[in-house]
Amino acid sequence: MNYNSVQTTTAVFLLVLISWISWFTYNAIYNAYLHPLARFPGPRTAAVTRYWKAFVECIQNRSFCHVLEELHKEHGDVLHFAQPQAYHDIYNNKNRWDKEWHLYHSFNEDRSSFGFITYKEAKERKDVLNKSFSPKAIEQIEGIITDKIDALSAAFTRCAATGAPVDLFFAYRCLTMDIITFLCFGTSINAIDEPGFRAPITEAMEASLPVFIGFKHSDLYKNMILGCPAEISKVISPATRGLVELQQLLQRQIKELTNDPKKLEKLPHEMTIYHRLLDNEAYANKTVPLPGSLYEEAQAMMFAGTDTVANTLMLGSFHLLRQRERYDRLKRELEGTWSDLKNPPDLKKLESLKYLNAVIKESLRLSSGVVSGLLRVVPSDGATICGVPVPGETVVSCGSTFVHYNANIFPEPQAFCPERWLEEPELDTWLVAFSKGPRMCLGINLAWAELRLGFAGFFRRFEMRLTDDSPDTLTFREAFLPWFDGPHVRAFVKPVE
Ligand code: HEM
Repeated sequence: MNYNSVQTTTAVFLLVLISWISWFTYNAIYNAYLHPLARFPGPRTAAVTRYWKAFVECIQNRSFCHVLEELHKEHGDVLHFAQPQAYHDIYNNKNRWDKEWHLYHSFNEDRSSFGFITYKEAKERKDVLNKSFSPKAIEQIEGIITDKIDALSAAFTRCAATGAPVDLFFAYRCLTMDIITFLCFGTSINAIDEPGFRAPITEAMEASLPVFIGFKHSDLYKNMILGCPAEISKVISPATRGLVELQQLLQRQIKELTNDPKKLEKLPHEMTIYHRLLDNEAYANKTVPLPGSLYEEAQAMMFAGTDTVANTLMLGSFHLLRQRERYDRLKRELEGTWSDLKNPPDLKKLESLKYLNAVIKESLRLSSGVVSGLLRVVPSDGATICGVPVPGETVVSCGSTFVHYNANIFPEPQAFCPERWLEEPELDTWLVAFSKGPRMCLGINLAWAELRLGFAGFFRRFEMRLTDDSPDTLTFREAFLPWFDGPHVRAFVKPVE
């Protein structure tokens, strides 16, 4: 390189640097003082750059929903909204607000019912899938759920015979994984049969939860991990090996089915998501989505339908086992309906059990489903949330924990108290674990069926006692879903005579 070209390169570099600094400074001043949102209270750094959130989550390693609690105390209730009414103002059937791109793009499921940003795209996909998740459809697959619950009960009985405690955290994850994979994909993973319920796939999902926190803030990081070939990924990240293997299996399955749709007939039942997704007639434009989109849908189902239900079962069991009176009350109600152990009641019957349903609601409240704020973009003509006018294009949310742990609605919010749902039926309005509005959970009927059959099955068939090394409280780190990274809930189980 001669002297002149070095000079030119240095000049270009300096010019780019100065332009970038000027651009950054202009934006920082504009965002902090001149932007329509500048009048809203909050940390100035948060107004200047969205990397402030990345700093809090990735460098300080803090749970954002817990940081928000502190910020609300200092700055008041907006722009993440802490007042429960905001939940209904944001997530309701009239609003067709987009999901926020950075958050939802981080899951790598952009072309799925969960990942579509716009209401229109999501509605088209959900219209196709709704038929598989309607109350009638769930009634038809009750047998699939009970088979898996029976399999886990058999595994509990085997543990009891050896005197080994059951790791309820892993056991329930294996159950929900087996249900979702068999139901949605017609694939038997048999996670339940893995020794100690340490199925590679559920352990891998656990390991991958915190990784998504980083993905949200850096596309580059996400593409580096997810973009590399599966075989290399398995070597450089052994913890997520099971997940990559399941992804490969689903990809192979989708390829086979799209190449030869007749193979659908070979699946063990007709309720897989592919039966709907590969049916031209199910679409307004009579066109089946691309294989990549089918794969993303499958992955969304797997993540949406496993930890959520398992956390609810785990959290409910944890509290019931620590509160003997409530444990006994549930048992008494179950024995009243289910006297002969060999003759279990069906879902319809379980729907009428008041205490069982109250236990489930309380478990949903405390586990809260998704604990991150479900970010939405206010449409261009603006909106009013909790009486506050909010300009168009603003990103807003109200996390479910701000509703579920609100002491005015749920006195002593940290206490597990199923009775509150029996005493005040109007509390149902404030159960938002499945969210509300057009982007609410697609799997709500399936989840309720798993929870009713699961709580009833395990608490009727077994006497359970927590091990001494089980935690005293359950704390989580926000990773979209709650990430329970402390000691696991474990219990000794004994089959009822
Ligand atoms: C206790 C169990 C469950 C809870 C608490 C729960 C909670 C939620 C929540 C809060 C959302 C909204 C997410 C958002 O707005 O970004 C959601 C969406 C979704 N859930 Fe669930 N879920 C559960 C079980 C399931 C199951 C079993 C499935 C079945 C596969 C499922 C499938 C989905 C799908 C596909 C969406 C995306 C809907 C959309 O964006 O329009 N969920 N769920």
